[in-house]
Amino acid sequence: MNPIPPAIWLHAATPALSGQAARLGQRLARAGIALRESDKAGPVCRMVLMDEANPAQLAALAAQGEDDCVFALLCCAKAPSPAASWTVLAAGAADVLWWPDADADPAPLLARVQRRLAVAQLAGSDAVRQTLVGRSAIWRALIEDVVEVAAFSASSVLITGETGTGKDLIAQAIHQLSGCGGELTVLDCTTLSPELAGSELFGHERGAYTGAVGARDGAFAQADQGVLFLDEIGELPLPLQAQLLRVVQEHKYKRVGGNSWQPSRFRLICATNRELETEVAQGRFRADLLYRIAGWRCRTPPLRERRDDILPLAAHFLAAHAAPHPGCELDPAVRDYLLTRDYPGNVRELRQTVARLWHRHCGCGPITLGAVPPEERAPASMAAPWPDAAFAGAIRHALDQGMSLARITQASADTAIRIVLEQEGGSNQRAAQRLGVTDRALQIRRKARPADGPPL
Ligand SMILES: Nc1ncnc2c1ncn2[C@@H]1O[C@H](COP(=O)(O)OP(=O)(O)OP(=O)(O)O)[C@@H](O)[C@H]1O
Repeated sequence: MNPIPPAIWLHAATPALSGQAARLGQRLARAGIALRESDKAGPVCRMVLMDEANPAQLAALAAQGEDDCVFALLCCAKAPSPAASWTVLAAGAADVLWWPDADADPAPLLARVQRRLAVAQLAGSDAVRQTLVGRSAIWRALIEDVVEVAAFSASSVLITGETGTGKDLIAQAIHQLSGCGGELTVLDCTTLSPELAGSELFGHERGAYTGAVGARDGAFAQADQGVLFLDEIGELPLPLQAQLLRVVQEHKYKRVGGNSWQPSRFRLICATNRELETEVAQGRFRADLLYRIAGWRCRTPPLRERRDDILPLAAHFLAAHAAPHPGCELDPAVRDYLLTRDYPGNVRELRQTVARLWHRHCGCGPITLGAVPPEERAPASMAAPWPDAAFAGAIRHALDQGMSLARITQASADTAIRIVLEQEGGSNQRAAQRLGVTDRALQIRRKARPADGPPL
């Protein structure tokens, strides 16, 4: 990796803090770190000096934008309370540091900046962007997390998510980014039969059972010095789960029919589309195994939570088909069709949809609506019209009550926000994605509610 160029942008949340910001700038310069003169070019770490978590200073923090990493430096004599730190974090800070003295040693700050910029550089590299396609905020946040855990830790990783959301791709990326030099060994737990599972996992000695004419390595031996990916771990029968406990924790195992412990230095990645907590509660998955495999967890979002990625993904899949005909495009009506249809099979379904369009398309020029197979045309065209009679009735009722247009507009937006937040389990990020606004815009809107209004 290339050395990370200094890329720090300092901002004082209030004019009273500009002196402190200048002193910190000088301190950073003495440590060999030049500040960015412009905050526009390339990834940058923003540092916002604040002295209070009040709405004006939180807004100054939020205004730094959402594409870069923002550190909040709380320049106050007394350490901020945990509640204040959480509030600042919720306003969009990547971290909150107490910074009582502008002349303090900037080493802790610089370590964080170096890490964030290294992560941003890797996440923005061609290798990552061309494999893990997506530009939505929720996808970019996931990729940054994946890069950080893959390249800067040796933790086991549990990837959960619906079918076709990219769990397999993420596992491959973690292997590549981990730089371990060893192989990626993939074992699909749905294919393990109870009779042969021991041998598949641990290998066997010669003569261990009828038919074992020679000794054989299993997955844990093959994954030594590399990465072991246990796909569909939620399908593993309980007796096999028990057999994994020791090897996952102590990194040593016995071959079937063998007596000696064999070491294996592997990094473990597991994936499942099951909710493992529910499986544990229902007695189908061992809690002790769950805690061992979930050193770090990530969730690949379904395509409906990242609709901004539909067209970039479609272009990516089309480019793979249309390589001999570069520049092949989708007609606007086809783009609209792709944007409005449902994808229960997620990205895999989108990929197959694009393949079908490509196969039905002929000649030069853009792919047009005729390429949509007849049996797939209904969903977009049959979408219920909106606004409908029920909506008009609700508006009529509000007008009858003497509500102003401003009040009706605000109530409609607040209702939409409340419903989406409820559906998304309170996740601001996912709600913002569905509403088509930025995370920060939604946070600010939620905070700006009058004290006497219902909470959002
Ligand atoms: N972000 C992405 N960029 C490019 N291709 C993607 C992306 N996400 C998924 N895909 C493609 O979608 C298909 C399904 O992805 P993948 O096999 O990784 O999903 P999965 O979550 O492991 O599915 P399952 O649970 O069914 O095994 C693959 O062809 C993969 O290349």
